[in-house]
Amino acid sequence: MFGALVRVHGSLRDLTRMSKENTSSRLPVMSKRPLSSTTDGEHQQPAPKKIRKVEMSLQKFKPSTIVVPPKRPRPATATNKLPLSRAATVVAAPSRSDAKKPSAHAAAAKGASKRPGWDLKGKVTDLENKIQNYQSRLKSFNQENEDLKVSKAEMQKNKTQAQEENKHLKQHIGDLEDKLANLVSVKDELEITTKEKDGLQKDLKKLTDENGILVKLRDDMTTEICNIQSQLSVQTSALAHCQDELRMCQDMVKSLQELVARQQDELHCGEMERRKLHNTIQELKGNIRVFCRVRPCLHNREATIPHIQLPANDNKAITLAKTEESHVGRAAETQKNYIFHFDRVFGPHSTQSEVFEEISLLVQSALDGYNVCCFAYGQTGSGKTFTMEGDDMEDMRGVIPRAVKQLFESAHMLHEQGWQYIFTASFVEIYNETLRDLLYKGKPNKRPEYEIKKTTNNDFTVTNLNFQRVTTEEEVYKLIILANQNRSTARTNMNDYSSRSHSIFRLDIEGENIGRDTKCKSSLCLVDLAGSERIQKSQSQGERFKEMTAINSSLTNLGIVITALANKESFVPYRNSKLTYLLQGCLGGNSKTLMFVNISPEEESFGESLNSLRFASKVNDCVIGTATANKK
Ligand SMILES: Nc1ncnc2c1ncn2[C@@H]1O[C@H](COP(=O)(O)OP(=O)(O)OP(=O)(O)O)[C@@H](O)[C@H]1O
Repeated sequence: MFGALVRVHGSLRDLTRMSKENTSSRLPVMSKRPLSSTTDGEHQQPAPKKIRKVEMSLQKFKPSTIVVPPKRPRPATATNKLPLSRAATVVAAPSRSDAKKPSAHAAAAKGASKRPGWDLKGKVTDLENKIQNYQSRLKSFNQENEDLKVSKAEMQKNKTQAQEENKHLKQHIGDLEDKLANLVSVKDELEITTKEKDGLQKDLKKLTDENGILVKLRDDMTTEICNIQSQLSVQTSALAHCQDELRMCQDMVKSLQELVARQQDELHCGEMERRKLHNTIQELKGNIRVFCRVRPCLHNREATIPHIQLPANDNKAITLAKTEESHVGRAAETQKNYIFHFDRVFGPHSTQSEVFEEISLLVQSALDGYNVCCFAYGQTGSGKTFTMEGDDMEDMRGVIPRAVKQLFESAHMLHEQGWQYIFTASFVEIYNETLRDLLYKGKPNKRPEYEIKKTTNNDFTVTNLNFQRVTTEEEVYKLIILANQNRSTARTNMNDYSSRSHSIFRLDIEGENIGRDTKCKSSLCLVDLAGSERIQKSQSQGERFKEMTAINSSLTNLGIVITALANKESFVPYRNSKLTYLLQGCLGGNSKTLMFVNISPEEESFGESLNSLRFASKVNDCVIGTATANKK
């Protein structure tokens, strides 16, 4: 439509130009003044409503920061710009609805139609007016279009700003949501913290209460500490005094220690000297000595023993006196005396302690490092076991318990001088030329075989034997009891509890003085020989006869060995019997030997007693090698 108008406008301009050229004088002069608003009043009426709508719709999206365009239309410029309201009116003009409405052109046309046909000039004027009107409207449209463009640009700008702001707002909202979430979590934490706080407050209360108690306790303690400190200061001064005294005592102890050390040296020298002298005395007494002991009459202790005479002033002689009938008559009865001399003779009233007193010097030698052997020889029932072991009663104790007691006591005393001793006991018997362990505790049928073996240091030992470490006398007594239970005894005509075997108690002694770097090693053998007996007298039969034969055989061999030693024979038949083989070291070697010859007081034992005394006398004449101490 606008194109048609332009075309019309073009044709009208041509027509005007033509009419100007031709009829300019007749045409009325057209005012160039723009149309007043009233001319288009009816077309412009709806426009403000639309503008308001647009403004309202714009305002809906209008950000707070956007500058609101002026509502009132701006005054038209020299270039004939229309206000926005007018522009809206112009924009609304081309709409279909508006087209149906009666327009200004139609009115002009109506006016023109009213002109008479000849009024061409008027018609041209009308047309020119129309054209001008259209032009002004076109200008107005253009202006309005421009304004709209500016407005659109502003709106676009506003929109962009709004979008930007929206974006910022969204971002802000996001931030706020994040903050809100944080706040929610903080709130949760706060709740937890609150609960914890409540718990802590309870704890705090509890602790506060406890603290109150502790504070009270502390106050009490502080008071006590004050008391103790005051006591301490007193004690400190006392301590200082004591320390002074202690220093003095230490000095004294030091000097005493030096004195003790000197005295210990002297004591050690004295001890070694004593051992040397003791040994010299023992050697002078003879390395094999014989003591004779006469048993009292068992059933009548007060009974006299006419055939055994013990000189009152000589405790080393014994006389066996026998009255023999003369072949020529009763008056010619003669008395035959058999006089024997030994190292010591003990009468029937001698006590166990008197007997031991003489042996104790030998026992001391064992502790000094010399081998010592003591054996009891005599007919059955003469008191050998009594002499060696004795009874349970204290004053009836024999050589073995007394020797052990002395050894332990002496070892204890020597401990103060730096000596340490180890005692090992063994108990063996020779029964029917068979070795048996008297300390065996196993089943009888499980007894091992025992054999005599020579050791590297020319000593003799028995294989498979029990060796018991002993430290007290009681331990040794228990071993003696065990040995007695195991020992072969039998009731014989001569003795209710006759020992049917030789028993050998051996105590190995090892001493060491670490400070002096001195060692000694020795053994103490205490032998209770089986009793010799005459076959006819004992009337032994069967097993007893066999035992007696073995006993007599081994004792005979003992006699042979002692005779060979006495005669200084080159060959000594030690191996003839287990007894001599086992006692080889004691009889002919490096040992101090003591033999008890026990005599029965009964007259009917005269022959046996004589034999025993003869045997003992032979031993007494025997000179065995000089014993040397086993020292390192
Ligand atoms: N000196 C003594 N004083 C008192 N009683 C003694 C004395 N000597 C021995 N007896 C007693 O004489 C008895 C026989 O002594 P014992 O058993 O010691 O002899 P034995 O020589 O060992 O005999 P066997 O060789 O047969 O074993 C025992 O009852 C013992 O108590």
